Formats: sequence, C-alpha cells, structure tokens
Amino acid sequence: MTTTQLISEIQKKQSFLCIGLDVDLNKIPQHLLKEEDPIFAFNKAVIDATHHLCVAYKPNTAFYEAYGIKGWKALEKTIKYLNDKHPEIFTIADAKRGDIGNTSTMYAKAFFEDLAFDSVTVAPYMGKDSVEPFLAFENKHTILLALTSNQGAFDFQTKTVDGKELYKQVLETSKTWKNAHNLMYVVGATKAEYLADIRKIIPDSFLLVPGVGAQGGNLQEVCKYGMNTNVSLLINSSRGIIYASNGEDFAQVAASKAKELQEEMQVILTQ
Ligand SMILES: O=c1ccn([C@@H]2O[C@H](COP(=O)(O)O)[C@@H](O)[C@H]2O)c(=O)[nH]1
Repeated sequence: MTTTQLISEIQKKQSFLCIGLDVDLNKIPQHLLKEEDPIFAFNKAVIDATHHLCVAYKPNTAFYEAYGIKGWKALEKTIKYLNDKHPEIFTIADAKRGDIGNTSTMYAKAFFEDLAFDSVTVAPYMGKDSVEPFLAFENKHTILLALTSNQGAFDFQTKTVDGKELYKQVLETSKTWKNAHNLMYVVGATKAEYLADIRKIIPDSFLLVPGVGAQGGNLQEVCKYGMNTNVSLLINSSRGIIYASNGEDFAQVAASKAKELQEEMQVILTQ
C-alpha cells in the first residue's frame, strides 16, 4: 500500500487508529479456547467488529512466536484474512528486526513477500546496512524505532552523542539512506512532548505511535505536536481495545472502545 492510499483511507474513515492484535491465550475469553485455532478466532472476531473504525492492524509477532508453529500459523491466517477481506487496511508486523545485510534481506522477504505485510518495525541499532535491505522493497514500509514508549528509552535513545540526542541522530542519518522514502518511524505516545522537535527533522514522515490506552499516552497531546497536514500518524492501542472485555461480548466491547478513539480522532480532524 502507498502512503497516498493510506492518507486517503484516513480521510475516508476519519480515523488514524491502529489496533494492536497482541493475543495472549491467558487473556482471551475462555469460550474461545474450544476453537481449533483460538488465536485466529479471536483476531477474526475483533477484525470483523472493528475494521470500519481503524486504518491499520498491528500484530506484535512476539505474541505469535510464543505459541510456536500454532502461533505462526495463526499469524499467517490473520494477515491472509486481512489482505483478502480488507486490502485497504494497512498492516504492520511489529517484529523489531534488523541484522547484517543478508539476514535482514531474509527478514524482509519473510514479512513483505511470504506474509505480505505492508510494513515491519525495525531496530536502527545495527545501522544503514541492516536497514537498507528492508527499504529496497517498493511500496512496503520500514518503521524504524526512533523514540520508544517505554522507560528504558531514556537509557540510550535520549543520551547525547556528538552533541545530539541519539534518537535525533537516528532520524537525521536514516533520511540519507537509499530508498529513505519507504521509512516511517516509531515514537511513543508517552513521549508526546518530543514530537515538536521530531517534526522539525521529519516533517512529512508517517509516525507509528504506540502507548495510548494501557500505557497512559494522551491522544490530544500526540496530535497537538505530531500531526501534519496529511495527519501522518497511526495511533496504536492494543490491550485498551482487545481486552476491554473477556466475556462473550469481547468483540462488541472492543468495537465500542475503538469507536471512542475514532470519534475523538474525527473531532481532531474537523478542528
Ligand atoms: O515504543 C514502542 C514500540 C512498540 N510497542 C508495542 O506496541 C504495542 C502497545 O500495546 P498496548 O497494549 O497498547 O500498550 C505492543 O505490541 C508493544 O510491544 C510499544 O508499546 N512501544
């Protein structure tokens, strides 16, 4: 999917919501455990109830890898279901990959070709030759970790190196890489006050913003500092939506939580 298509979906749905599909078998409604594939059954119900309210879904691969082959099969079924039923929805494999060049190429093939995700999250720590293999895939997007939502972000990312914070170096240096137009960035909603500075460096790039909901990030603050004329934000909430109920009504309650965020977004978009 191109960013132009994504921007048009945001306008059409009046939403820049991304729903995180982080399936934990200890948290899903117990009646689903009878299903042949409880992870896929959960995802399908959530997708069927919420697809009109969001523009992206983000399965975090950890929640699938943890269940071995069954988990990976459920991830395959989920992305196939999304691509077949809702090709207009942007898909993010939150896998935080990145390695030496030939290995990164294999990661990129796994997520962009085999699974056919639109994007994958990548860690910048190993530098240019670890990220460019992902960027080589046209109309696929590499979402680079810039300033993450967790407390540990302050261990390295905000430290000053050569007179500049490391996350700013990541933003500036990555702009010079081959096919940098395929880059997007992760910035945590819990770090909204950093967004004004971030926008000075990357005014046009899409930002994936996790941390609204369970981590306490504030949607209004993120939009105030991070939104540009094309919006260029994907605000993720995972637990706050998908685990709002663990009863038989889980999909309806997830939809009502997603609707609350979508309506808040609509108000922001019409201001
Ligand atoms: O900086 C980051 C990068 C990724 N994440 C991921 O996003 C979701 C957030 O889930 P919530 O339940 O809405 O807190 C999860 O998959 C994280 O691994 C992040 O939180 N922060």
